[in-house]
Amino acid sequence: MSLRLIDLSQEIFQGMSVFPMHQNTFIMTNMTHEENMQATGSKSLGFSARNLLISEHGGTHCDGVWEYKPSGQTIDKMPIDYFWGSAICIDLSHISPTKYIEPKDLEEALKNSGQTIYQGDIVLLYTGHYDRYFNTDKWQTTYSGLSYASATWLAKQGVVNIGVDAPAIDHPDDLNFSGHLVCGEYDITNTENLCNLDKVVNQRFLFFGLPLKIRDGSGSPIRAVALVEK
Ligand SMILES: N[C@@H](CC(=O)c1ccccc1NC=O)C(=O)O
Repeated sequence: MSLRLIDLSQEIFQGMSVFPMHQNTFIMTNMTHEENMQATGSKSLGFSARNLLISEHGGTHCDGVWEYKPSGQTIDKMPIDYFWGSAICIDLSHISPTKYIEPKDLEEALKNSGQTIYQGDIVLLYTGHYDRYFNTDKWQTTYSGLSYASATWLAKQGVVNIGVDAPAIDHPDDLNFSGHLVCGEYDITNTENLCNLDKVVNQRFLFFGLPLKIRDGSGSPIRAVALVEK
């Protein structure tokens, strides 16, 4: 079997767009090659590395339930199987950012995909937001999101990780943060700031978006990929 990786991750760099109220990303040089050679006295080789100051929710990342529910599990304690496994991506790109994603939209998108949701699946929502608004002033403000009913619909199908190509699974107007609220009710995870979902839409594939093993972490940046048959 011939396999191919599709990168679903955004780049990490100083100046990257970050969800409101989270830490902005700063990247500092710890030591240059020259400084290190001077420090060790080596005439042949020195190492250079940088220091990252980044939010646990910077760029493409997954959330531990503890982030928004103090009794929930932190990212290091959540089942690792929630972060990789069999996944599908469904097409919701026709839904206006002024609207919520509703259960009927999920049902229709699932039917159109020709796929089925199984217990333990990861479901990625292709909203088209990354393609339309990444690198614009609408990126952090103008996207669709799950209603309480549609998030519950996914959780009830046994979905363990809801991914999206937008800054959040919630609608930006939704002060109940319904997507997260439901993830907290079912103790499941969510993955935000994905990209390239157009390349996997309507397919079943293996998804990997493993968090760093951050002790007591509220979440973690990930390298999200889809493993597909060529
Ligand atoms: N996407 C956000 C989480 C988020 O949007 C959120 C989660 C729970 C309760 C409120 C939230 N948003 C706050 O503006 C994050 O990655 O931290």
